Amino acid sequence: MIPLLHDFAGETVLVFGGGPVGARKARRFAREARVVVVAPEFADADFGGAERVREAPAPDEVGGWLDRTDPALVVAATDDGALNARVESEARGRGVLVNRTDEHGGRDAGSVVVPATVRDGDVVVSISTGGASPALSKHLRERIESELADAGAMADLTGELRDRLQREGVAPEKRRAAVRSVVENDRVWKHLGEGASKAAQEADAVVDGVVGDDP
Ligand SMILES: C[C@@]1(CC(=O)O)c2cc3[nH]c(cc4nc(cc5[nH]c(cc(n2)[C@H]1CCC(=O)O)[C@@](C)(CC(=O)O)[C@@H]5CCC(=O)O)C(CC(=O)O)=C4CCC(=O)O)c(CCC(=O)O)c3CC(=O)O
Ligand SMILES: NC(=O)C1=CN([C@@H]2O[C@H](COP(=O)(O)OP(=O)(O)OC[C@H]3O[C@@H](n4cnc5c(N)ncnc54)[C@H](O)[C@@H]3O)[C@@H](O)[C@H]2O)C=CC1
Repeated sequence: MIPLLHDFAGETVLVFGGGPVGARKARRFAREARVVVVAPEFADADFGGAERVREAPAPDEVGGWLDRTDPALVVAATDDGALNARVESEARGRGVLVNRTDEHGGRDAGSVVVPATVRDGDVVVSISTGGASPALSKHLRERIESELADAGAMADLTGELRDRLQREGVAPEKRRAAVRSVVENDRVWKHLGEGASKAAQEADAVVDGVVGDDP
């Protein structure tokens, strides 16, 4: 499996199952997508503002749910293996992405795995163990969380910097060297934690040292 980032803005994600797992997946996708969760009962959990529909579809009703909601991704998170299998086959028949939460191997085209994810602003790191050990993914996620502190602010700062250097017509080689010097600079990182403007000043000094007056 190869990790890719998928933009779910404007898309629908359909979740079957309202237990802790359905709730976790609903929260994950609700930050971008419209999420609909179908289940006969819902755990006392945060569903991220997802729409909840209290029903227990039989296997032959699953296709109708896909047709009515037209999802980009379906999550099979019930405790009924036969229902989850039907969710998978109906999704596959329609070319819709599917996440089976009750399996970890034997994947086919269109199968997606939800990785453990750390975010800081626009920076995102995701961890998967190829389905072998979700507990390890979670543990590693907790370990690297602190590593990402201020990475979002660094992405903002250097994003603006590379736009400015491009506008000013600085040669590509020098742009590359300047941006690399900023992301590797400990003083810039230190100031990011204290406020964006001091960090930007420090970054400007680093850039001047690399680019000089000569474009
Ligand atoms: C294949 C996958 C499919 C998918 O869901 O996409 C899958 C499948 C299964 N998980 C199971 C169990 C657990 N899952 C977790 C936790 C997480 N599981 C997540 C993803 C994935 N889980 C995908 C693979 C990811 C990878 O490649 O590593 C995370 C990372 C993302 C998320 O869900 O948000 C999230 C951590 C989020 C975070 O904290 O950052 C814990 C830990 C806990 O609960 O404390 C346990 C108990 C401990 C254990 O068993 O390891 C079982 C057995 C069920 C049973 O025995 O009945 C199956 C089914 C099977 O393995 O057959
Ligand atoms: N991928 C993952 O991260 C993990 C996956 N699992 C797997 O995910 C499954 C769900 O886990 P939990 O949420 O803890 O289980 P749970 O038993 O708490 O919840 C199951 C949910 O499915 C609903 N349901 C049952 N029949 C349904 C139907 N016909 N249509 C719609 N909803 C229906 C139930 O009402 C309930 O809301 C487990 O069976 C297990 O195999 C378990 C732990 C982690």
